[in-house]
Parts: sequence; structure tokens; C-alpha cells
Amino acid sequence: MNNNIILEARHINKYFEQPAKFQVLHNIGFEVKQGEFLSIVGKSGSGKSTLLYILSTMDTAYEGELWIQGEKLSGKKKDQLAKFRNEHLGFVFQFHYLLPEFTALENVMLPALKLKKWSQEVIEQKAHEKLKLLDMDNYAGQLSSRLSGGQQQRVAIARALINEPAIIVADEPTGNLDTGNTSVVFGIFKALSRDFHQTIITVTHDETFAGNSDRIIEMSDGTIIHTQK
Ligand SMILES: Nc1ncnc2c1ncn2[C@@H]1O[C@H](COP(=O)(O)OP(=O)(O)OP(=O)(O)O)[C@@H](O)[C@H]1O
Repeated sequence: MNNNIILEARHINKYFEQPAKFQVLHNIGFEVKQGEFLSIVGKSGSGKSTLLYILSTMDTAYEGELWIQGEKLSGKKKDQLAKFRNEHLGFVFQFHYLLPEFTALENVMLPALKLKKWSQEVIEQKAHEKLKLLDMDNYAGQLSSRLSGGQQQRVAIARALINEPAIIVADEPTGNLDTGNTSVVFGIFKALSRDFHQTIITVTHDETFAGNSDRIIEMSDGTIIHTQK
């Protein structure tokens, strides 16, 4: 695999058995470069979330190969994949799933505390760094339930960054935000990929958001119909 390629999907087929067997993904193949900001778009039901679930190693029931950072992940056991995810992937969702009774800082620290790669002190310092990057360090001590929707999403992005993941996987990260906050989140992703070579793979319905990312993959009926720079 080319050193510059961080993720490769090869000949991915996916079937659902219920209510009747049908093929939801057809021979999906593409590569993602390190530092690339990729948007996956397509009509509702075209297979975007199913694909993202496979790319993020959460779904293992598919045909084909998934490679991330030169490591073949298809065929690995669930516990190995969980470890891989914690170490190498950061997740941002439409609903941020912050713990409301914890502060912004504590929410950001949690995935790193679980990973136990660094001491508590180092984790706290890194959490402040990530919050600063997201312009949220002034709110470090604030309960996350007291933050606005846009602020919560920024904390969720800081949390996704805490373990310094190779790839951020985002599912409709602006789906729940107004236009102002959407452009803030977009600006953050853009800056992360441009300034820190952070790879970002996001599913989005927002055309402006997708149009300003580095590349768009458009899906229809479980196939890639268009790739656009
Ligand atoms: N667990 C499941 N079992 C059976 N069919 C499923 C399952 N999950 C999704 N599907 C079907 O697979 C197809 C693709 O769904 P998917 O959620 O990947 O689409 P999507 O492009 O992400 O849609 P949306 O934009 O609405 O989120 C749809 O026809 C959906 O009904």
C-alpha cells in the first residue's frame, strides 16, 4: 500500500438478511489519503451509514477488505477491533453523546482515561490543548449540559481528538446544528486537515459542507456513482 494512503476499502459487498436478503453495498472500493477531508453523500437509503459503519470497524459482517494504516482489519476479532478503534479512530456523531453530568474537560478526558496510554496529568493537559484548539477551553469547567448545541459539538470534536486518532469518522456531524454552527464545525474540520494533516471521513447531507471538503464520494443504491475533487 502507498505510504500516503491511510485507508483502503477493497471490493466491499454487504448484505442484509432481514426482512429478505438484499445487497446493500456493491463492490465498494476507494482509497483515502492521509490528511484528506472526505465527504460521503447520497440520497437517504443509498448506503452511506452502512459503509461508514464498516469503515469505522464497527461492522464486521461484510465481504471484501478494509485496510487502515497498512493493517488489514477485515477478518479481525471484535476485541482486536475495539482496541484498534480506541487507539486509531475518533468519532463525531450528529448527537454528540456527551455525559451531561460531567464537565467539558472531563468529557474530553474520558476516552484517554479508558485507553490508559498516558498519566492522568498528561491527559488533563492534552484535554486542555484540544479544548483550546476548538476555542472551548474557557468552558473546560462547565457542565456539558449547560453548553449550547454548537459548543457541545465542539467539545465532542475535542473528545474525538484526545487520543490523537489517525482518522476522524463523522456521521452527520452538523445534522443537528444551525447554519452558523455548521460553518464553525466545517471550519474546524478544514483546519484540522489542512494544518494538522488530520484525516476526516464524514457522511453528510449538507451540500455546502460537502462541496468545500477535499473530495466527495457520491453513493446511490449501494454503489459509488461519482467521485469529485
Ligand atoms: N440493520 C438493517 N437491516 C436491514 N436493512 C437495513 C439495516 N440498516 C439499513 N438497512 C437498509 O439498507 C439501506 C441503506 O441504509 P443506510 O442507513 O446505509 O442508508 P443512508 O444512505 O445512510 O441513509 P440516510 O441518509 O437516511 O441515513 C436502506 O435501504 C436501509 O433500509
